[in-house]
Amino acid sequence: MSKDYQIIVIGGGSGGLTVAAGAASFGAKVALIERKSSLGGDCLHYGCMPSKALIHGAEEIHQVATYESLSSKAYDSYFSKTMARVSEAVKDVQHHDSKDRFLDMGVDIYESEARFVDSHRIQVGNEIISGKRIVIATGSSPFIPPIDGLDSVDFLTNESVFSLTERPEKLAVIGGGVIGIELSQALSRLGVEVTVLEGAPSILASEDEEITSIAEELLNEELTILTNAKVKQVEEADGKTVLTYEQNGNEQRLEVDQILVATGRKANIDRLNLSAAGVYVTDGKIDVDSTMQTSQPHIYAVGDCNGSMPFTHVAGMEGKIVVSNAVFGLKRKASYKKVPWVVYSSPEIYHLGMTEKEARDQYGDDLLVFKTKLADNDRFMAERNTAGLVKVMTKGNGKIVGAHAIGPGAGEWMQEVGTVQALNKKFQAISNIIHPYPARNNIVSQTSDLYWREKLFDSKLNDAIRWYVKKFR
Ligand SMILES: NC(=O)c1ccc[n+]([C@@H]2O[C@H](COP(=O)([O-])OP(=O)(O)OC[C@H]3O[C@@H](n4cnc5c(N)ncnc54)[C@H](O)[C@@H]3O)[C@@H](O)[C@H]2O)c1
Repeated sequence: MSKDYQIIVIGGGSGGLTVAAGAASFGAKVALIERKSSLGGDCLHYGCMPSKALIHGAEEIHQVATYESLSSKAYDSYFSKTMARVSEAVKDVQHHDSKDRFLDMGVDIYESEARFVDSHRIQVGNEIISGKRIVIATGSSPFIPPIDGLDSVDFLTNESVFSLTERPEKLAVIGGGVIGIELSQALSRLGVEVTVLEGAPSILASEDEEITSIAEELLNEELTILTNAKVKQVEEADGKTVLTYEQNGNEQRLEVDQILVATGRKANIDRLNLSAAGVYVTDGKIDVDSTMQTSQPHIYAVGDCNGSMPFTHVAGMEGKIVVSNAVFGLKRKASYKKVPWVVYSSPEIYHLGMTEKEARDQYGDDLLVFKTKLADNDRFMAERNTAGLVKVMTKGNGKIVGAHAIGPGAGEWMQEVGTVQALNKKFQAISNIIHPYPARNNIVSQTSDLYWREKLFDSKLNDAIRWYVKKFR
């Protein structure tokens, strides 16, 4: 006899936990299946949390190193202390996602690999459980590219890098995307000599080009970044790892102590037996519509396994939508237009909506672009942090279509633009909000003032104001 549930959630990461907690809070009978011994998924164990702990620790060492040069012995010690702090941070945050918390909510937890028997029944260990609705939230793992020899050397990924206890002297990072760049900079600040090999013409390919070029210039001061560098082969020789890569038609070699592979993600769906459930997959990701329904109306998929946007905050947003749809039978839809993200490099990069290129292609002459350099803002001048830029793009009427920034803490203060957009307000509204001086978000208000200036310069409003001033002078 199979045990029956109203909702079965497969995967105890950010998306799955949002669904399990939400559904249980409304009194649904919920089963949560997780193959690992602890909940929390990639974000807690190998992603957002350890990387932020590492980045913060590395930033502190970097500050010290700007005042006095550090010996390699000092770096060894800072490296192992920072790594110990990273694992303490993960343990602390883990309390939020503890099994006890979910058991207290009334959720049944199965510590096992899930495998569909048919569209309602799932094998977990020796048991079969059945669900009226099923939510797949199995996340993603590092995609390992088919590079000759890579499978015969020991390499790191985001799943193993946080377990390092000793400082490698030289590290090659394959991939200059978000993971590659965040980790490269942090490790370099902890005394590792890092070379990033990126196959594309630039790093951080999803970012606005102007922002990327500022980032590349700044990061080049701390790392060696090789673009158009395609890694062809990896081998071990005399205890070292040797990479052969091709750059601009030339074959080159690089000898390092270790390699970190950060070349994208692949959805964790191989072992689910999705075909038995009649769930369709395209390009290795589960097909969903905007209500998160798969090809089977009672089966939903949230988070990285559906290939929408690989962010914890997106998995959370999709999870909440699934609670409404699976528990209450609603048809709420996900929208990705207003999803911001941040690259936690130093300085941080904020991204909302279209890049300038995308916006120009879509809106042509109706596009307005407002920019303020950090060098033109008092606070950043005072802090001697003037390398950076804020860029906000609107349609002629002020409707925000994209916002990008690079600067210290940009991930926090730029979200003001995201909030205004989410509230369906126009960019010029920010000018009317009083900002405490000299908070860093004054630069957002300063950029919003440009909208009014632009309108004054080229509109009848300007003539009207001149007429008024003349009359009452
Ligand atoms: N701060 C954040 O929000 C955050 C942090 C980490 C990860 N993530 C998400 O996780 C996902 C995965 O990140 P990622 O950095 O692994 O992937 P990515 O797709 O962002 O970057 C991978 C990079 O590797 C390059 N590459 C692939 N094969 C190569 C090869 N053989 N040689 C050289 N370069 C090669 C690609 O050109 C690409 O630039 C991203 O989509 C990202 O959005 C987000």
